[in-house]
Amino acid sequence: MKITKVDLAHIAVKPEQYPNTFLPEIALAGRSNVGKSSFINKMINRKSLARTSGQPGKTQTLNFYEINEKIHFVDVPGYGFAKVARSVRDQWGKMIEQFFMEREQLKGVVLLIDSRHKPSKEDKLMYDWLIHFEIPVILIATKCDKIPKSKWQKHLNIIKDELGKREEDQLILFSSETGYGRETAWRTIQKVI
Ligand SMILES: Nc1nc2c(ncn2[C@@H]2O[C@H](COP(=O)(O)OP(=O)(O)OP(=O)(O)O)[C@@H](O)[C@H]2O)c(=O)[nH]1
Ligand SMILES: [Mg+2]
Repeated sequence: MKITKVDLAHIAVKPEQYPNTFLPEIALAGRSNVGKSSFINKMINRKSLARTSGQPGKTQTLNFYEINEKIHFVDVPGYGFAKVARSVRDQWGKMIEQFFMEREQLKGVVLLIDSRHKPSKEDKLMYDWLIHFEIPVILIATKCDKIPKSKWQKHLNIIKDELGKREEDQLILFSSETGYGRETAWRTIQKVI
């Protein structure tokens, strides 16, 4: 995928602030710190347009990135980060749920799982929730640069088994460091939109 133009086009916390366009949208989901913002940066070939951080809880709003005037990537806050006050987490949860459930332009969700670890309870809940609401899901196993290649298949199998992955859902190994998986991820996203 050749990237010719990207913009942080909109920031929203409620529906009135969603962009008023018909561009297809792909949202990110996953634990705090799993690499959602880094995934966007790698996909659009920009080092740091989406703000990233070693500290969980960096992304706090719905951030719409417009790519080639064709598609929006929507970055969202992560879940599972205990240091954010409960009330704030609840607000983020509501904001994301509302967007995922009500947004017509939303064509699919990229659910990121850390390739080094077993999916958490929350990862499983998120996966099941997306299936329940019939939202197409693409699974990305992030940070694969941190495990030796000889163990990749084993880690993928663990993720598959733990999630109870459906045959039709893609599971793609990815690294925002090396760009591994980028083309496969783009191909899969283009199929979904
Ligand atoms: N080695 C390696 N590090 C990564 C990769 N992806 C992300 N990171 C690092 O992981 C940390 C978190 O990345 P972010 O992209 O900010 O994570 P996030 O999911 O957006 O986090 P929140 O916004 O807090 O929900 C940063 O220090 C990144 O540099 C990867 O593929 N490989
Ligand atoms: Mg982020």
